[in-house]
Amino acid sequence: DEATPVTRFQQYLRFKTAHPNPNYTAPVSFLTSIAESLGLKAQTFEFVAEKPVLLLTWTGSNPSLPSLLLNSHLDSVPAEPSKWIHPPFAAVRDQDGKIFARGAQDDKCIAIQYLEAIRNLKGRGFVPARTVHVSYVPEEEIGGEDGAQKFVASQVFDELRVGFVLDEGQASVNDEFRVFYADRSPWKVIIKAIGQPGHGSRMYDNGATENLMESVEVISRFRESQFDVLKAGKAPASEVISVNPVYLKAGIPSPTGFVMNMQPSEAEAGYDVRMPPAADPDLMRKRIAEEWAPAERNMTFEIQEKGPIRDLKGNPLVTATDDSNPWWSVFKQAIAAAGGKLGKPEILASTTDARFMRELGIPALGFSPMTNTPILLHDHNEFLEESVFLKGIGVYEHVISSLSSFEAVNDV
Ligand SMILES: CSCC[C@H](NC=O)C(=O)O
Ligand SMILES: [Zn+2]
Ligand SMILES: [Zn+2]
Repeated sequence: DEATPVTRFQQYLRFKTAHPNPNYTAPVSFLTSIAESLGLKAQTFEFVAEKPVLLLTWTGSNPSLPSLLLNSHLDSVPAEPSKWIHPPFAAVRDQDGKIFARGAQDDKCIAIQYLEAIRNLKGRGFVPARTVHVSYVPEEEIGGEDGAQKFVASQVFDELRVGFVLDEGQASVNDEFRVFYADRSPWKVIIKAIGQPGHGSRMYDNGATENLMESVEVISRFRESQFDVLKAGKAPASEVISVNPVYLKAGIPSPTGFVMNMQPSEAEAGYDVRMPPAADPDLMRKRIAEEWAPAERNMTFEIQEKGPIRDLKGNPLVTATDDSNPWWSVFKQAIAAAGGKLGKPEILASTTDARFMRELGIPALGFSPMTNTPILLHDHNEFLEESVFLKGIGVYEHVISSLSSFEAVNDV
């Protein structure tokens, strides 16, 4: 059987790239061999051992122009096979043309679409003016510290002189493509209580679990206040501060569960907090210290702020989506030329590697060309319809040819 864009997509989907043990070697060699067959230069870097970054290069006719970078990540979140209708790494194509796999939307589709678009452009004899780079990075799903963050900090990256980045976006449930100009910043917030231990029958103040529960209530009220803004339709989900409890830890373990007649001396809770670019981080830190984990209630806290929240000039990590950004105008026109409708630019509710490029002041948009598709990233039964996948290739042909050939931007 002859390989096609869809069979190459399926092959790529079959690599077991799920955390906590993603296989990076096999997909990197697979992509490298496709790249070489297309005449692209392929280089692999290990900024961290065994966490390769694959960089493909299509040299432009005027390589002095700032380059275009098309990024995607190699890794995937885990999947629970028993809860899927098809095995998550089999890439089964059903009778309707739906291709089921962990990573089908997030984000192995774009990884292959970039290459298929380049294949088609090359087939038509198109030559880009600026150099086009395609990067495949590890570790995005766990925060990118050993992936994009190291890549972007490297001399290799500096020498690419990247002018503009496209990275992953999210599926659209209607016929408008979605585009993202910022991400929310992820904070992991851990609050801990200590308190008087004692017999389970005694009523006293300041027990650890009691202290923690009071904070849990305070946090829930803040969560409600943010959720109410959404529910009232006053802001989209990605523009409020999200707060979600992700674990609770308390109690004294026993062989049959927990000791029931002892009040523990320690208790803790973990929260996933996402900060939109307009939120004030100092205010949030103060709220956590004074209201969520007050020392008077024997509470301590830990905030792990993951990744940058401001660029090198101190500005929020936001890419302009107006005429001040020539890349934006060209991108927008390319979508129209591809026959697509573009929705209002959005902030992404979650987090991608684009923030590391934005930190350097490089404009970066999140874009995955999937319309009329349910949002299934990180969900069971993640799939992408073959027709949507194929249409996306055509969209990228327009996007890559336009962004790589306009010459208005010539200094980085
Ligand atoms: C702590 S950074 C984690 C990055 C991750 N990215 C995709 O889901 C996310 O949770 O948004
Ligand atoms: Zn992703
Ligand atoms: Zn993801």
